[in-house]
Amino acid sequence: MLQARKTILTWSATQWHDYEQRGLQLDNYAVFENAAGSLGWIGFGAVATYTPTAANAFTEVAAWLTQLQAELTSVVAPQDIAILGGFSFTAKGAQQQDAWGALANGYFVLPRFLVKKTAAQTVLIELTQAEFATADSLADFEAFLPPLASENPVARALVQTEQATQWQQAVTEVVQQLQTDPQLEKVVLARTLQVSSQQPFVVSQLLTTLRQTHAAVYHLVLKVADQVFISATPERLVALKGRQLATAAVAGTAPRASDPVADEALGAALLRDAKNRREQQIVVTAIRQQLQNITTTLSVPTPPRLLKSQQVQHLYTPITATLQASVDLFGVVAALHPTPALGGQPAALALPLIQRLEPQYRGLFGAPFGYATLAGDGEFAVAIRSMLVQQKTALLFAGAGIVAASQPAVEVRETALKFEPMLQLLK
Ligand SMILES: C=C(O[C@@H]1C=C(C(=O)O)C=C[C@H]1O)C(=O)O
Repeated sequence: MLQARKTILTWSATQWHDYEQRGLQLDNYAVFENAAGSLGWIGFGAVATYTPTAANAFTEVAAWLTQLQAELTSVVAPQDIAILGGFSFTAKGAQQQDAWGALANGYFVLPRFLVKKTAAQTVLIELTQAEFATADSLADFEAFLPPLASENPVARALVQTEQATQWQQAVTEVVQQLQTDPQLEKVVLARTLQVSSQQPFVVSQLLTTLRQTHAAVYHLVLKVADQVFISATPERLVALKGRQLATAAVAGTAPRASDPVADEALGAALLRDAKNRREQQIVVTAIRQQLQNITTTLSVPTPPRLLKSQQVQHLYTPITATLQASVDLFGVVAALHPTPALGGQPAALALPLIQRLEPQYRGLFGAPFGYATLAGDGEFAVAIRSMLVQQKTALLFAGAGIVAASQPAVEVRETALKFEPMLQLLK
């Protein structure tokens, strides 16, 4: 039996900050805020959690959601109850190091207290498999949260460790393969940057900076015990409302400039650049092919436009479709992930190369991260511009699409730029 009840919230910014800080002391805390800023889900604690096995993850989580639907006995609308979490990018390669602990295969949570923020209102949904403790959800929430801890901002001495030279070597190897194997069109290769501090990172402060400095991108957070995954991705994998599906092909990268004229020139050059256009076209084609099998209408506008976030701009094609009645949200995720924006083309050749050439297992990096409601709607973003924080260490991930015409040194600079959103939070 699963019970739920709903209360409208009117919290001040200070109250929000305090509740988040207290929530982050729980073993489970999760955030999904969409790029438009029009929808937020925040999960405190857990009524239930689900850890997929790598091979069958999408159908397993879909089945778990169906089971939760069956258990629910409540007057709260199923649209107001959601699971939050992320899948893993792939299974771990045999030689890869794995920093992900309990998150390694992905992780989903049905929160004990769930906040849903929309433009219209903010509500607190209390969920329990037992009886409600008191007649008042807010009283239950107060009693559930640990007390406010003192938060001391500290001057940080950070040590950064990266293997840029080894990675450039791996890119060179991939370029050679792309030039000799006519089957292989694109491989997205990622690298890591480890940042160590003398004191533990204060996660509530990282999240405050995330929201202050990164507008127009998703804010994704998943805390499990002492591990926290954080992403400021601009990239949508899928949003589903009823049968209406939206996805996007995002690939090809140029820097931003602070001067608007210079910034526009960089964007215009990106739109004209043959190598980047090819990188992005591969993604458009693959998404179109995958969606053709599971949709009844499909709209793919041409040519691409620009998607700008704080440090970089990308080529971007928003794609909409009507989903077939027999397919659910997780069926779409399974069909699309990994797109050649994060894997490569064909995936069957690119993914083994990624597992062999990247020393660190990607875990949640580049994987689908989002929410799914008990009504079947939901959204998954592609969890790039992301890091795994654990105590005094943060592991940042950044990748770049490699095609036959790629220059390894340029890809090193591009990935350095893609570390910046998370690096900003840590400094
Ligand atoms: C892999 C990343 O980004 C992806 C790769 C891009 C590219 O190769 O140009 C652009 C956007 C993303 O789809 C990343 O940010 O780590």
